[in-house]
Amino acid sequence: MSNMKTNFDLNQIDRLGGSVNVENNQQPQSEIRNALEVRDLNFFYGSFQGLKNINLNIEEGKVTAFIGPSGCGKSTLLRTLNRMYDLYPGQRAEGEINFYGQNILEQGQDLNLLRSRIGMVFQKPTPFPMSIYENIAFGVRLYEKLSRSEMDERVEWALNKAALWTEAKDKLNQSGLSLSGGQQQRLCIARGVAVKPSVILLDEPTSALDPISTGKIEELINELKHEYTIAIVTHNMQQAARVSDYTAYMYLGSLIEYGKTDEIFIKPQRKETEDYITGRFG
Ligand SMILES: Nc1ncnc2c1ncn2[C@@H]1O[C@H](COP(=O)(O)OP(=O)(O)OP(=O)(O)O)[C@@H](O)[C@H]1O
Repeated sequence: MSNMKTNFDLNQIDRLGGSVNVENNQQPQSEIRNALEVRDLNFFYGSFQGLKNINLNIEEGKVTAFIGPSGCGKSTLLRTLNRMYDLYPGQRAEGEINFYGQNILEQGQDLNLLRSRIGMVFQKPTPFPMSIYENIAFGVRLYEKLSRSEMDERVEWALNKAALWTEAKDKLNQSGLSLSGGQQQRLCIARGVAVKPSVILLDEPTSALDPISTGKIEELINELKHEYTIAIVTHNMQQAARVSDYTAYMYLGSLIEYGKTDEIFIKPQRKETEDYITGRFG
């Protein structure tokens, strides 16, 4: 334990193409690069084991979907990826989650900084009870000192990234809560993007939304993946097939099958996956 490397500089890990300090990375630069590498991950809610020996890589600049029946551990896995679980007593993870080669499960991390590098958007839109502008500026101020005009630019940039600028530009001072559910979710995505993370975790981001808002968020995911690495939990298999490059099928806390989305949906290797995909199970 005492020789473990701690307090690595998360600030050094930028967006796509900006990874540094990858001395452990065995892959040649021209090949696939992983933003996250999960190794022998076990997770416990008290004495209940929610994740069992998970191993998977999350490729940089791609969308990875976690699917599986209710209670299989999809959200638990997502919440380990930026240590969101640390907010709750009695929950613990064992193993390694390497973020560009740095194990984020080690002691001594700056968890606020980690969560700014690996942002998260929840199932229910959760705007802060403040203006649309402040919803975005608030998080940015925690990490950067920007002038008013720079902040104005950042807010516009983030709202543009989340495809919300046109709808929000004339009411930046209105409460974020005055937006529709779909707009609120895009505001939450804008808020996440505004601090320029490397990875965005989406936990069933459209389950509370109507089909039109869902379509907009799916388009947005397709846009954002050019600049960010995305992991998404979804109940909706069609959605996983539409938006993701890789799919992980989970069951009872285990990763049953993981691969390219086309292969998982067209030619799964495991019978359990096939049964789930074809609706014979779950
Ligand atoms: N706070 C908690 N305390 C104890 N057990 C929990 C807690 N949260 C989740 N679990 C258990 O961990 C397992 C995995 O839950 P998780 O929420 O990750 O599943 P999921 O696949 O995301 O499910 P769903 O699709 O229903 O959201 C379940 O058995 C669940 O009951």
